[in-house]
Parts: sequence; structure tokens; C-alpha cells
Amino acid sequence: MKVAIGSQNAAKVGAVESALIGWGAVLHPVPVPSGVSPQPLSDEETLQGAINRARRAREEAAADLGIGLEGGVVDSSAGLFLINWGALVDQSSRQWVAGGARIPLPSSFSTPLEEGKELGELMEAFTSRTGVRSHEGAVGIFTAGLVNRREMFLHVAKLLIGQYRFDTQKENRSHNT
Ligand SMILES: O=P(O)(O)OP(=O)(O)OP(=O)(O)OC[C@H]1O[C@@H](n2cnc3c(O)ncnc32)[C@H](O)[C@@H]1O
Ligand SMILES: [Mg+2]
Repeated sequence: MKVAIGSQNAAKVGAVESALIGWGAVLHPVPVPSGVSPQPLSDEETLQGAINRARRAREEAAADLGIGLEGGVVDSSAGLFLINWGALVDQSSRQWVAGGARIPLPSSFSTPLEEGKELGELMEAFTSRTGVRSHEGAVGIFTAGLVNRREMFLHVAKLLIGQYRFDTQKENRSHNT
């Protein structure tokens, strides 16, 4: 089984790699465009980015399955939130989606995000470090390291692969009866 992931971000690739352990799958990281803005600002746009990445990665790698993971932010009645979405597609264009953890972000991030800054840049300024997005991520910083970005995406990857397994096992059962 060949699985493509539409990113080379270490946190995303590492998460999918862990989710596939024991599956005998070979993972191909493919740097594809998300087809949405670099910093998605809604659930719809973030989910669409995940779907686009999954489709493009699967096609480019001619893989059995494609997985896309996308981070975004959304304004809500409880303030500004970090959000995460994932998508898995198969060769017949069937698609499974799952949402990830969401946690509040500092309200001071709202204006720069609206002005077009990416969360990744804001996190670098906030921590005075580079590459936060490929390591613990915003979720890791704001949970004092208790939940890092890779672990958060691992949950999303498991939700995707689990749903895929549930549906394909169900089909195999009905074929055999
Ligand atoms: O190489 P890709 O796959 O694009 O990885 P990325 O880190 O840019 O991740 P996304 O495009 O999915 O995220 C959209 C934007 O949100 C930022 N972002 C999302 N989650 C983040 C996090 O936990 N920490 C830092 N930046 C984050 C990210 O840097 C982008 O600017
Ligand atoms: Mg990006």
C-alpha cells in the first residue's frame, strides 16, 4: 500500500508515519500547494486545504491513498482559535475527513492575521525562535509542551485511517456474505 502525504512539514509527516505503523504502508511526502490561502481563516477554507492536499498528493505520487493535513485559525464567540483539519482520499475519489484539536490563541494575533501574516511567523516572533511550525507548533507552545503539533496531527491521522478501515472492512464483510 502506497500512501502520499501532501506536505514535507516534519510534524505532519511524523504524525502520519506513526499512524501507519504496523500497516505495511510506504509513505511518500509530496510538497503540493494547498490551493487555499497560506493562512486559512475559516473552518471551510482549512478543510478545503486539507482535501486539496490529499487529492494532489495522491495523484502526484500515484498512490493508493492521499492524506492532507491543514492548520488554520478561526474567530469565534470564545475568541481566536487555532484549528486543524485532515482529509484522506482513495483511488476512486472517495473522501474521509476529520477535525483536530482547537485551542485559543492570544487575541493580539487577530489583527496581524487579518492583515495577512501567517500564524507560523507570529509564533516565531512570540517565541523568538524559528521553525516552531515544524516542531511543537502553536499547540505545543500554548500547552507548555504537553500536546505538540505532531501528536495533535497523529490524532487526526488516526481518525482518518480509522474511518477508512471501518468503511473498507464493512465492505469486505458484505462482499464475503
Ligand atoms: O509545509 P506545510 O504543510 O504548508 O506546513 P505549515 O506549517 O505551513 O502548515 P499549514 O500550511 O497547514 O498551516 C497554515 C498556516 O498556519 C500556521 N500554523 C498552523 N498551525 C500552526 C502551529 O501549530 N504552529 C505554528 N504555525 C502554525 C502555518 O505556519 C501556516 O502559516
Ligand atoms: Mg503552509
